[in-house]
Amino acid sequence: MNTVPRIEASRLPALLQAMPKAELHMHIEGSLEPELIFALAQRNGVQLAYDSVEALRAAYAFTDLQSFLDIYYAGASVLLHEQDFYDMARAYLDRAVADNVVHAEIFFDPQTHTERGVGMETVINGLYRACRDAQIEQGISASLILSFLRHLSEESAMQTLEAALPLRDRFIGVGLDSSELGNPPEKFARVFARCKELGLRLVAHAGEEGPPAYIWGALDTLQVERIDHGVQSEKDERLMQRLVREQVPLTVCPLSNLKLCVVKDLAEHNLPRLLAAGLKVMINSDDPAYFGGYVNENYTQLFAATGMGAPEAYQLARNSLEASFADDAQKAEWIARLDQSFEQFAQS
Ligand SMILES: Nc1ncnc2[nH]cnc12
Ligand SMILES: [Zn+2]
Repeated sequence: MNTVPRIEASRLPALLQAMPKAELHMHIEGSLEPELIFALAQRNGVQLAYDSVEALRAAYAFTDLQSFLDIYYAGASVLLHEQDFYDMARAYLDRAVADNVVHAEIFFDPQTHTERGVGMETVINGLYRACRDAQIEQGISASLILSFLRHLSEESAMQTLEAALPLRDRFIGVGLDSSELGNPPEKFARVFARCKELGLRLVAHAGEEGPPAYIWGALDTLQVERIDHGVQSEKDERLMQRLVREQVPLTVCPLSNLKLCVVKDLAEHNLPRLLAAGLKVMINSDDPAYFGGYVNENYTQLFAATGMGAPEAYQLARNSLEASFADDAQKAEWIARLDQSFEQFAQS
């Protein structure tokens, strides 16, 4: 699209909702709503530390990444059977369809479950079946990315990879998440090298709370193709120039940054500046059940707070589709649909 049509500010929320988009950074365990946590706890006879949905929700007052992760791992303890993983992923995919997400690349954290004695095949098969059924029944495309927990050892990551390899055709790549500070990318150099040899797609969380050096490390040592978060890149001008030159996608998560106190106020979020500087950024929900909204809520709240308009909306949606690991023909089809949605909006 050469010129994005002018669209009145009052119609922006409807445009943000209607435009087709990809979501490339969300953790499926972070989509567990308190209601589903309680329903699964009851179904599986798991005792929770909170006695009601309201009490659990009230505990979602985070001061930093670690304060969130402690509650997030506790919430995931209700997942025991293949059907639990299936139900969780179908619930997310339903919400994604409602937000006009045409393609989702979904992180899952196998170590959170295998450490509790849940089988790798239980996790992957439940999630995979949900993705396949959602594709058939709702037309959404969805793929899985296995994410290593960086607070655990590289040996544990390597064992996790080996345990997942019999199901290699059910996930497209690997990522790196959990506590960032003190766990630099270099800790996982060997396991990422092995994943690259295996032809897996590579991404890593970097520069969420951690310094620009972690983004350099993810690019140079781990050889990742996308950076998850990356909002700290602004502290390093030379890194910014590289990210622009190489068009490295940054999967930014505004409400996550707000709730984990990475930014004080959405109005101060640096995504508009990163976008204007030519970085390939887009908007994602990270852990929507914990941070106050799914992907469209992230778009709507950030646009309301920063005054971005239709041209930025188009670029962000387009970046999300282009930065996905889908094939080029599929991406071209989605981008044509995106163009059409803007044209229809301008005419109506
Ligand atoms: N925002 C985040 N950062 C690191 N690890 C995570 N796991 C789930 N959400 C995460
Ligand atoms: Zn994340």
